[in-house]
Amino acid sequence: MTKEVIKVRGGKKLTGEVSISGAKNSAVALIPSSILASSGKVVLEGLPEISDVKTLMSLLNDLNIETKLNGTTLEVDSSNAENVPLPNQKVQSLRASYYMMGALLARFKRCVIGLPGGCPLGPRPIDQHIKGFEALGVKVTNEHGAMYLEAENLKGATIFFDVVSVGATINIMIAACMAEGRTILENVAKEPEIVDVATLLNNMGADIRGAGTDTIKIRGVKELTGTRHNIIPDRIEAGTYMIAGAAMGEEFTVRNIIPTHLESLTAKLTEFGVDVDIHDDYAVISRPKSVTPINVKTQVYPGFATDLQQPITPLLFLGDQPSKITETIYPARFRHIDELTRMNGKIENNSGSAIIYPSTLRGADVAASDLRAGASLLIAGLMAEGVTTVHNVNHIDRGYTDIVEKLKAVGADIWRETIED
Ligand SMILES: CC(=O)N[C@H]1[C@@H](OP(=O)(O)OP(=O)(O)OC[C@H]2O[C@@H](n3ccc(=O)[nH]c3=O)[C@H](O)[C@@H]2O)O[C@H](CO)[C@@H](O)[C@@H]1O
Ligand SMILES: C=C(OP(=O)(O)O)C(=O)O
Repeated sequence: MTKEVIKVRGGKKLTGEVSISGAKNSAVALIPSSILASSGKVVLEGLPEISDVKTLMSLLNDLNIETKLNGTTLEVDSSNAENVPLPNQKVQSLRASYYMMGALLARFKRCVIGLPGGCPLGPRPIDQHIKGFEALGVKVTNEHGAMYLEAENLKGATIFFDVVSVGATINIMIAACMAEGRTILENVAKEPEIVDVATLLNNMGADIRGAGTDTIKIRGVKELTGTRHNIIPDRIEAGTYMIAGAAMGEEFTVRNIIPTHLESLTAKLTEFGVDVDIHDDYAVISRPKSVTPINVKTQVYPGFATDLQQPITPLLFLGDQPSKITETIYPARFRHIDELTRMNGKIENNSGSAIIYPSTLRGADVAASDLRAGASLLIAGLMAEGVTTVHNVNHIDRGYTDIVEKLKAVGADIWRETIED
């Protein structure tokens, strides 16, 4: 058996420009949303080239939905969609398969689907999704691992979420588009991807107001149709490259960003001593001459994104004082720490927080436990003396378009290799 690894020889400066692709966490909700168009094509432009997009296309094909991908543009024709139970293996290979529930409920008022997978970050319940569906009149049962969701009719309701959840907000917003009457969602998440999905759905004919605030109001409509939509840039991919630039950059430019989506990261990088020059849709970053230790605490948007917590960890080895990370969204999201320790990183893991001590990283064989752990190890590899070999690259390919090619183009010594397993 063979497998692919990514190898990186550290110590090279990053210079030149990298361009950010479309947002993974938008794409994975926009694609299921296209199921709601009973006529006309939904054309999604600027999609990231990642395996999560391919898996969702394949799930759509299982529902007799036609998909045509041309570069980064996807055409979806859902006019002949058929509601069949979805195969478990595909559903479990990503988190966002949970959006098939909201989309199929809106279109067919029923669906049969397994529980979603995604990055192992500790417990990732979907109780708030189920609470929302039940409030809309859906009967939810779990039989031998398959979720059965069915309703006579979806009826608008007022739902106050117990937890601020990106997935539950989007899922119930999708389902409520075609519910009878008015739905009010309170205590919702405000991430930019939620606004992007609401924009697509509104352009398809939905009536959604308030996305991006903590209350969303939806008036149900009878029908949604095709439209064209240009996806927002990926703020987590952008943040990953900005952190790589903070570690190893010299006038390193990150293009195609929306700077307001990155304010909490920019503020932390600046506080750490990094030279970040923000322009309309790009940022120029150089490695700091001296650093001040920082405290990073993950929070819901617009706070510091949990998805950037793992990537920023290796940066904090720079300097001569320890920094601290507190993870409030997924307190167990620290599986990158053991691997960074293999690279000579000194970190104390105190359930829910980590102290990162000044360290000189050295190349080692390490394994990505999840997507952003993979990004974290690649950044560590860029900083380290010698060669780092990152295993389990399938996690990285779920969420980063051409990461090896993009880094190589800005000066990194990085390559993929097929090795014996
Ligand atoms: C595909 C996608 O968009 N994934 C993102 C999404 O994941 P995901 O949608 O799974 O994350 P949520 O925002 O739902 O989770 C936030 C918190 O709420 C909890 N929770 C969530 C739902 C629920 O029904 N019950 C519950 O208790 C979770 O365990 C977690 O502690 O938002 C996360 C938080 O920004 C990001 O890390 C992921 O990259
Ligand atoms: C946790 C993530 O993804 P997912 O929710 O798709 O597992 C992520 O993008 O960092």
